[in-house]
Amino acid sequence: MSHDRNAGLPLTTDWFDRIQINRPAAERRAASLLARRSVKKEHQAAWLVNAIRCMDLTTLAGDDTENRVARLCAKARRPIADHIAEGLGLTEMPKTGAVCVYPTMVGAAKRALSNSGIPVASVATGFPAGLMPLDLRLAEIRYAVDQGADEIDIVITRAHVFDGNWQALYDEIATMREACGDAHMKAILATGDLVTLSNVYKASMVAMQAGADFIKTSTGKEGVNATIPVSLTMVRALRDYGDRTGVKIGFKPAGGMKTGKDALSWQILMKEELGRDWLEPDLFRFGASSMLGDIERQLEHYVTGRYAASHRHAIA
Ligand SMILES: O=C[C@H](O)COP(=O)(O)O
Repeated sequence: MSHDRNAGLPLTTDWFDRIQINRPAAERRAASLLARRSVKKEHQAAWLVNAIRCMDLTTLAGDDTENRVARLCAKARRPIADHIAEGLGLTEMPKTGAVCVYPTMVGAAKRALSNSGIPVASVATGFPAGLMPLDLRLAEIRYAVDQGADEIDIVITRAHVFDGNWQALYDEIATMREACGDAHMKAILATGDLVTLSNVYKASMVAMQAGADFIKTSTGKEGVNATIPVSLTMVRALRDYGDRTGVKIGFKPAGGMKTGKDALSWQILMKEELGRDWLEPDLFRFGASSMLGDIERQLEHYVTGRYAASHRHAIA
């Protein structure tokens, strides 16, 4: 990631404690945003390629192995078949934004991605629930960084949000940020657990004040993962933080996004709400384990006029 880190600032609750977000209004705004702004057909392929550049290609499963991670990394280096890249007239093969894995897989990912320029992101802090003693969560961050992780995706203690204990949430995230050292930190809010959009806004603001470089919706393991209304709420918090501080924070929707259509919807949201800077991998990432397959399918269709059998795009 090229832009400056977020240094954070002291906890400032009056930036958010009177905020009320109305869910029906957020849902209406989300729907109208997507209805009005369809992407022109001739531009769709370029937007889909851009989604690949902004993707944290992810595997976070109990049956992950070093072999699976190595295969995923090969896909990150060469996300689409040569004939598709050629058919699109690309002068070079696009790469994914990062590969995202569990801490014990960071070493394997680093080896498989050597000399590729693709960063390795590791989840940490007792992902996905985060219900471990703080010293163990911090030790997990240090382990992942020591293994070579370039980016750390932390999870927050949801109970601090339910209790409105913003100081505890701030302290936890600020300590995690310190443990990350030079690794960029993404703060996963697990929005599907947070009940209200007002909580989502407040937790977003606390995470940014505590020094998160990115705010991220979900682990992929909650009952509800990335949605457009939740993303809109987080992106508004991010914009408000930028207006007050001049600092640009990244956004990562994650979990449950599977299609090229999802890839377009979220990019429309970013462009309309924040502008083109948030269509670059230093400020925008998709967290997705299975979206690349459909994107490759759509691009193949764009190039050849037909869909390949789905087994040809089996990985990711
Ligand atoms: O951060 C990434 C998510 O865990 C991926 O979720 P997904 O498997 O639903 O795409």
